[in-house]
Amino acid sequence: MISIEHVSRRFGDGPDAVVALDDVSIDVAKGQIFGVVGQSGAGKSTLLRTVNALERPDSGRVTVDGVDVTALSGQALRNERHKIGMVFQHFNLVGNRTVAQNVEFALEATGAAEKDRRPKALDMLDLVGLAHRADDRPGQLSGGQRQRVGIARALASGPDVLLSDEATSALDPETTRSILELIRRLSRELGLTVLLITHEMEVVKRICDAAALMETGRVIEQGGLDELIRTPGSQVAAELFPVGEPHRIPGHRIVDVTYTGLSADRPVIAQLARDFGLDVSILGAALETINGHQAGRTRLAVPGDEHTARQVVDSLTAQGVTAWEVLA
Ligand SMILES: Nc1ncnc2c1ncn2[C@@H]1O[C@H](COP(=O)(O)OP(=O)(O)OP(=O)(O)O)[C@@H](O)[C@H]1O
Repeated sequence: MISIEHVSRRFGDGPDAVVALDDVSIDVAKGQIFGVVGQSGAGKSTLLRTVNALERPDSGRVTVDGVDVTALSGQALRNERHKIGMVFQHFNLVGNRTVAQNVEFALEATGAAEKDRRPKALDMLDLVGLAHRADDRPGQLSGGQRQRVGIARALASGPDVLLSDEATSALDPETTRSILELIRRLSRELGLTVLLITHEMEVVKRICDAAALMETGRVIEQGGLDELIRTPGSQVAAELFPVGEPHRIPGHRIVDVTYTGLSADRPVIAQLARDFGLDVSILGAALETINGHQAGRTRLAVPGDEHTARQVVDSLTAQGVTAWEVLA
C-alpha cells in the first residue's frame, strides 16, 4: 500500500550537509500498522513527510496505493492527500472553533457540500467516542480527547492511509494506551493502513504489526514484529525485551530463548534440565504482550562448552522456541 523505494534526502551542501534519509526502502502492506522507531534526528519526520509529499526526496520514489506521490503536484497532489490522513503530536486543532468545526474544516477541503459536513463530522466524532463534545472548544478537552478529535479530523476525508507523527508523545501512559487502542481498532474496522513514527518502544509493542529501526537516516533493521523478536541480535527485540547486556561467565555459555505464541506457555527450561541433567541458571527474563500476544525472552547460563550450548540450542529449537548462543 505504501512503498518507499530507495529514498534519499539531504539538507544543505558541503561539509555542513545533513543526510536525513539515506537509501531508505520500506513496504507497508494494506491494513498493516507499521512503526518507524528511532532516536531524535534519525530521519523519521523527514520520512513521513515524503509520504504525503510535504518533502521531496533527492532520489528514490514513494507510491501510495500504486500512485507515485513524488511525481504529483498541484490539484492532483491535493486530491491524493485526501487519501492520506495525518495525526500530529500537538494535535494542531484550531482553538477558536468548536470540535465539530475542526472536523468540518477537513471536509470542506475535500469539497464536501456544506449541508453534509456537520452530520459527517458528527459521525467521525462518534467513531472516536466524542460526539457529545461536538460543540465544545478544543481548550475544554483533555489531551487525549484532543487527540481523538485530531484522529476524527484525519479520517474525515475517508483516507486509506493514516500517518501518525508521534501522536502519543505528549500524552500520559494511560491516555497513550487508549489512543493506541483506538488507532488499532480503527485500522482493523476501516482497513486503514497506518504508518507511524515514534521514539517509544511502548508504541511499537502495543500496536505495530511490523517495524523499522532508523539511525542517522538509515534503516538498521525492519520486518514483522514476530520475525524481529526471533532474530538473533535484533536491536528492536533487545529493546522490547530488556534482559540487559550479556556478560561472560567462566565455565558457562550464554543462551537466549525467545518464546512467541503457544510456545510461551510450555515449560521448556524444565524440560531442558530433565533431558540434559544440566543446572541451568536464569540470568534474566522479560515477558511482554506484543501486539496482543504473549511473548518472552529468557537468558540462560548453561554450564559446559560450545558443544553443550549447541545441544541445548538444538533441543530448544526442536521444542518450537527460538534459541541462540549469545557471545559465541
Ligand atoms: N528542513 C530542514 N533543513 C535542514 N535540516 C533538516 C531539515 N529537516 C530535517 N533536518 C535534519 O535532518 C535530520 C533528520 O531530521 P528528522 O526531523 O527527520 O528526524 P526525527 O527522527 O524525526 O527526529 P525528531 O524525533 O527529533 O523529530 C536532522 O539532523 C535534522 O536536523
